[in-house]
Amino acid sequence: MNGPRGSRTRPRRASLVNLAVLGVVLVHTVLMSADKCPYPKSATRAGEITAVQPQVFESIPSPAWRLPLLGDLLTVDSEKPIQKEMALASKLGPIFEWKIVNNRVTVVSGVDLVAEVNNEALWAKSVGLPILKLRKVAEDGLFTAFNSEPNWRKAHNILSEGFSRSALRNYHPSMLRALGGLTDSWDRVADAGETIDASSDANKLALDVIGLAGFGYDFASFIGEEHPFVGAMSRVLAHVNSTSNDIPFLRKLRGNGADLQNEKDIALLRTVVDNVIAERQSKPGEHQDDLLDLMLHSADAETGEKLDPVNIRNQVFTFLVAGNETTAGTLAFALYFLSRHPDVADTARAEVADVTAGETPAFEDVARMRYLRRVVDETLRLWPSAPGYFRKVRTDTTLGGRYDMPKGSWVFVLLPQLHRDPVWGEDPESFDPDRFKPENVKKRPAHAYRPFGTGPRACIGRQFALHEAVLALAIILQRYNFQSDPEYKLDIRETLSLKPVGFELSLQRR
Ligand code: HEM
Repeated sequence: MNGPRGSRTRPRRASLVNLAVLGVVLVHTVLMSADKCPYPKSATRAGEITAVQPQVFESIPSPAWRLPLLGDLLTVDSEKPIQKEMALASKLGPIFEWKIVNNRVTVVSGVDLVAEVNNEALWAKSVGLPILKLRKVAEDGLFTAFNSEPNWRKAHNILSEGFSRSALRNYHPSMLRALGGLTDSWDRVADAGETIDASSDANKLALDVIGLAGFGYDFASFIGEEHPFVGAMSRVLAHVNSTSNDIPFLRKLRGNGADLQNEKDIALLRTVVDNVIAERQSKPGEHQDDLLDLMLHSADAETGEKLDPVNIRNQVFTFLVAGNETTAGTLAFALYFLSRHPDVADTARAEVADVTAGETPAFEDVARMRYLRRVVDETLRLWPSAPGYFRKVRTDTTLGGRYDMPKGSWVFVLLPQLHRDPVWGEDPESFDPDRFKPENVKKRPAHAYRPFGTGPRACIGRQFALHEAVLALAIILQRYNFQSDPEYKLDIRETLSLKPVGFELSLQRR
């Protein structure tokens, strides 16, 4: 009996083995070309801490079914890597490791470990692979710059002024103007009894806000066709995301159509950015208190130097992307939670009425809407639209008292999971803005909540984003009742940032 069964199965096994070997050889061949490695590596340049592969991680938990040579390759989800990592962290705990062929990715999400890697004396920002890929477009812009690049400090010094409270006050009218575009459009939708796509409209609004407030440029996203910048940017980010997480030889098999489209998209983005700068330069006598004026005319107090033209282009692109995607995702998630929690929406609406007495919110009103701000904070807890950041160790150390981290080792901080750490209580999935009442915040460790990153490389646009989000929600709550389809199940798209997809709202004017 054994004979015939054995003779039937042996050839099939042999061909499976051959296939596996072929796969391994292919993967190795493609991975050996350094810039095509699909898994985050920290970049290296002169003066930067040299990135190394951690030596021995035997004690760090890892996914089941690790294969020889390929490691955890089959566990990767290139479409939804963050949600996959959340599922793994739920199973494996506050630290786990992926091993993809020869590359290891250490994912950290427990509050104590995150507090350690946020310690600037020992750790620093790392330019992980997705950020490295974005450098193709943004080069040494603030977000993608290496810590050691002189242009980072120069631009940081010059542009910090653009995010002071007085600068924010100047942006308030531009934010209101952009919101006027949204309400004109939503009025028409409400009158027609139609629905809006929350993520798409949040993106339009955020682009108009950063365009007008930062650069005096009107993308007029709610009028006529979508500005081509939006589609191109979204595809470029999706390309960064997918090429950072998929498997190069499979990508090769799919052909280079996506790469060609990516090149076209990058060219379009550059043209738009150049137009934004050219439009301002065509009016030399005209000064505006915005980011572009700082970029064009201010000098760094430390060095006396101004930004060079190439760096200005990189910064404009950086701000159009960083100032758009993340805030838009946050707004769309907040609308989702408000539509699912009518009691929260009612409380927020009552606060807006109380603070504004039915008028358009003034600049000072925004800081007074404490409950609405807590709605935004809680939204950013559950679905931080920038879902993580990379950290690299400055010197040999031991993480959590257990795991060897030789100098240059790096980790990824997985924010949505940090924001579900046991310190958040028994039901971290529930949406509860009261978690952010001052007395509750005081009870939690500071590093339990980091939606804007950490240290000197944390988000420079934090106050801008929070002001914009609270103002937009206040105006929306003042003007509309809105509902989502009870059948809708939250579906989150990952393109470096997170946003809900297919999420529609019906509106009634109040
Ligand atoms: C809710 C909205 C936002 C979220 C969740 C967010 C989140 C973040 C995070 C986590 C980082 C750190 C990344 C790292 O360590 O690698 C960051 C950096 C940055 N963000 Fe934001 N951001 C938001 C809105 C904005 C806005 C509105 C702007 C500009 C107007 C902006 C500009 C930047 C820039 C330029 C950096 C790089 C800073 C540096 O390295 O010096 N962000 N952001």
